[in-house]
Amino acid sequence: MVKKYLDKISAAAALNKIKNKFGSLRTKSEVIKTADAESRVTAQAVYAKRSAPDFYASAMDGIAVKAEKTAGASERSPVKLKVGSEAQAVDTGDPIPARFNAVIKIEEINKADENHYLIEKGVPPWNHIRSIGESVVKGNLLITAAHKLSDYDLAALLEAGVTEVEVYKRPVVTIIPTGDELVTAEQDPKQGELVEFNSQMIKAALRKWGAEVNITEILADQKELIGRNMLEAAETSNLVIVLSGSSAGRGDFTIDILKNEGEILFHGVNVMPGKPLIAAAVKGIPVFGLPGYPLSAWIDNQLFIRELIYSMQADQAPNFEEIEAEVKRKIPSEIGLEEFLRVNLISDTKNKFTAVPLKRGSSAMESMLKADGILRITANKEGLHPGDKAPVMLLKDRNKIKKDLLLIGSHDLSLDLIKNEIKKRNYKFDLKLQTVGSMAGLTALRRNESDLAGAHLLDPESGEYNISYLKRFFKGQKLLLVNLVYREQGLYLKKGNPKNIKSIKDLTKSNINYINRQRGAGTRVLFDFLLKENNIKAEEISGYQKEEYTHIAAAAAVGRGSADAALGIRAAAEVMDVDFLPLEEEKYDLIIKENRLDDPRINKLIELINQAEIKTEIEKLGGYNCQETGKITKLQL
Ligand SMILES: Nc1nc2c(c(=O)[nH]1)N[C@H]1C(S)=C(S)[C@@H](COP(=O)(O)OP(=O)(O)OC[C@H]3O[C@@H](n4cnc5c(N)ncnc54)[C@H](O)[C@@H]3O)O[C@H]1N2
Ligand code: MOO
Repeated sequence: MVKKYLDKISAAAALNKIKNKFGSLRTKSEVIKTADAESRVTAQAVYAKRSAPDFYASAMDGIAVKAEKTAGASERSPVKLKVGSEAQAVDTGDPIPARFNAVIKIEEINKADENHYLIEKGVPPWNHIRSIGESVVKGNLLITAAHKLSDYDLAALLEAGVTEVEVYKRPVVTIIPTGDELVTAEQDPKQGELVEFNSQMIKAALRKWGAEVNITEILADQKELIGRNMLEAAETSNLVIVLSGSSAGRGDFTIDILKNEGEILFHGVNVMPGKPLIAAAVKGIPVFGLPGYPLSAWIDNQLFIRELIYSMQADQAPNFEEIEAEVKRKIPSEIGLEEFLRVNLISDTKNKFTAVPLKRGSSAMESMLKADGILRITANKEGLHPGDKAPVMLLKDRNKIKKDLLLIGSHDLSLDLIKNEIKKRNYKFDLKLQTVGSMAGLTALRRNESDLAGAHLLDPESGEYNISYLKRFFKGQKLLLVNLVYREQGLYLKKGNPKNIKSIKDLTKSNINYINRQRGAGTRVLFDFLLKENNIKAEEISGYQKEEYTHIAAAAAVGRGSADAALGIRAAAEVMDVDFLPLEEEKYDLIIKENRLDDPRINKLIELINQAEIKTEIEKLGGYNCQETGKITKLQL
């Protein structure tokens, strides 16, 4: 019989179990200075201890008078008031002497002489006088219990004489990172070691939600050691998180420990990433076992721990900001699993959002950095089809997302440089990059998933770049082709070229391992062209089937010795410090639909790449020629 991996329950059921068990837990209260209480939650109602102001105060700079004395005053027959007995200079906030009951602004009075003011307009009683308790009134309920204190709450409390408040303590959370393979970020990971960073990610989130967080040392995968630390943490914390080892592998002890020491609420949820979550109660304290993969841990923390951190402080977690977005391609998903996919978003002129999926995988951090949101595919769906809509949890401001430009296409280092310049210059938009290869870029542009594409596709027949592909992809349409760069393509070789590779032909030698680029990448197309030109068959190249997705990754593979050669641009060879054997100069273009020419962001981008300063910076990367950078060709296909 096949061993069942996990006994998973739905996200909603999991959240219910957590709420039922721990929803009424509160931290103890403490009395702290009001001045330090911003964003803390009150444990008791707060009443004003004094009124403010507690005297009649002038609301303006001017003179205090008795209103009745000014009755009937006009320009023609001004009233004359004697300084001292009938009028007295006051500034804003000054107490009003008891004999007066109104203030006249300084700009509304004249002086008749040293001892007299001239009043040309009568004022009613209490004119420009702040009454007693105008701001806060002694004895009034200012703030209820279970209220999160804002900046102006603090101001009102201090004004009302409340210098200390009773608030819920911040929940203390202890995070226990575990794993034999883990080292701290400051250490240099050796072969087989990985950097431990989940604890810091989870800590940062918990602190934002109001918790105080301790992280223990990284513990080895030893049952007794982890068990002891977990029990100790349960004594001193309001919540404990054991990092990784939540699954059911050989070194995964969390479940056994929690079974022995407490009560398991569930092990496994129908969400991906995040399946192997454990929730348990140890001595009445919630203990979670989070999965090791960072994005799994991130999702579980957001979905299942966040609300608890808020409720422990008698507070409510704010709603996630969600929008609905359309997808324009098929996205497979396993039925019975609620899937969370990182996506970029673009919005059209009608403000409708399109979601474009980024790389999947629970440990792909860079795709998280690029994401605008997390698309949710509910458990009852076997994926999405073009035209389907799905909810997207936003990671950025909705209005910001609407302004950004999304480029999908081939990777080039000059794009990173341009993206960075746009940010540094504080333009009103960001340039978002999805580097998936030239062909995938054209497909995305055709589906209206992007604002522009980037491609360097050689037509082996004509020797021309991009045009013949565009004719195929965009027949009958009008496009703009904007040259980005010409760049050198060549072979990445180990430093010193120990295998003495001098040409494409040398790649067929039996001791040479090549690493290719993914299907649809312009560099792959160029490689196939070079093979054909040299009468070499793909089967003759050992490693032809192995793929990397970017120039940098290909150069890195050669650098660390997992391949002897790879084709790519010179700039990446310089970044990864490998040798470079130049073979070709190729053209990299940006492709934009013609109707976007009046889009100010597109214009700004073209204007930017036309600047001499930018061209110089690009050429400094090595292997670039910017002679035609920014040149626009209009195409009717
Ligand atoms: N036979 C099966 N194996 C696995 C399945 C499955 O369905 N069948 N599911 C996979 C899924 S999904 C997940 S998620 C992981 C969760 O496993 P663990 O919680 O036991 O985590 P580890 O195996 O210890 O680590 C996974 C991975 O993450 C790295 N890691 C761990 N802790 C940290 C940390 N604190 N900071 C950064 N990175 C961390 C760790 O080094 C591993 O590379 O199980 C799959 N297995
Ligand atoms: O559940 Mo795992 O968390 O899919 O990556």
